Amino acid sequence: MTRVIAQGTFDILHPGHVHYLSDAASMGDELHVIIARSSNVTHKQKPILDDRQRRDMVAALDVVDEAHLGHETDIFVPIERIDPDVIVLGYDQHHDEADLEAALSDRGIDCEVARASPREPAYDDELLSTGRIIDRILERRG
Ligand SMILES: Cc1cc2nc3c(=O)[nH]c(=O)nc-3n(C[C@H](O)[C@H](O)[C@H](O)COP(=O)(O)O)c2cc1C
Ligand SMILES: Nc1ncnc2c1ncn2[C@@H]1O[C@H](COP(=O)(O)OP(=O)(O)OP(=O)(O)O)[C@@H](O)[C@H]1O
Repeated sequence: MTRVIAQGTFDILHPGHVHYLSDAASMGDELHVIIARSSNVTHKQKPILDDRQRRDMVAALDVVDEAHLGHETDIFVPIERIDPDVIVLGYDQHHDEADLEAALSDRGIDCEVARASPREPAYDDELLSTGRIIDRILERRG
């Protein structure tokens, strides 16, 4: 049984998220997803949707076995609890694979780090970014 972790904000789901999670799921038998706490989203604007709502929507996807709210202060706590074989980073996530592997190994966690592929639009105007969906809402309804 191979356990895989994916993680992210997942604010307003779109096909890019489904692609990432399907790609991660294909790397093992059981997919666990860690949902970033709003308090820890500091590299971009805060999510629109509450932590629990983002977790519940991700948990409802077929490819996901379990969705977990992230820890408030220590990202390694959920990882230690889930005990994964692979952590899959999103194609554009700023985390460095080697740095993460070193930090995991310092904490005594033995697991690989892999990178998911991007999804390209399947048709004109398919929106594959939460930021772009929000821009569209503001443009059309703002
Ligand atoms: C392996 C890993 C575990 C993480 N665990 C948590 C966590 O427990 N709590 C949390 O708030 N953020 C956690 N994060 C951080 C968020 O997921 C991070 O902000 C993420 O890079 C957001 O990416 P996005 O902009 O692609 O959504 C974790 C990140 C990584 C790489
Ligand atoms: N088009 C896409 N193809 C593959 N993966 C994607 C795509 N869009 C988002 N993801 C992945 O989904 C995860 C969560 O992404 P996130 O919640 O930051 O959504 P986003 O649409 O990229 O947000 P924003 O537009 O605010 O940057 C990340 O790992 C990201 O790499």
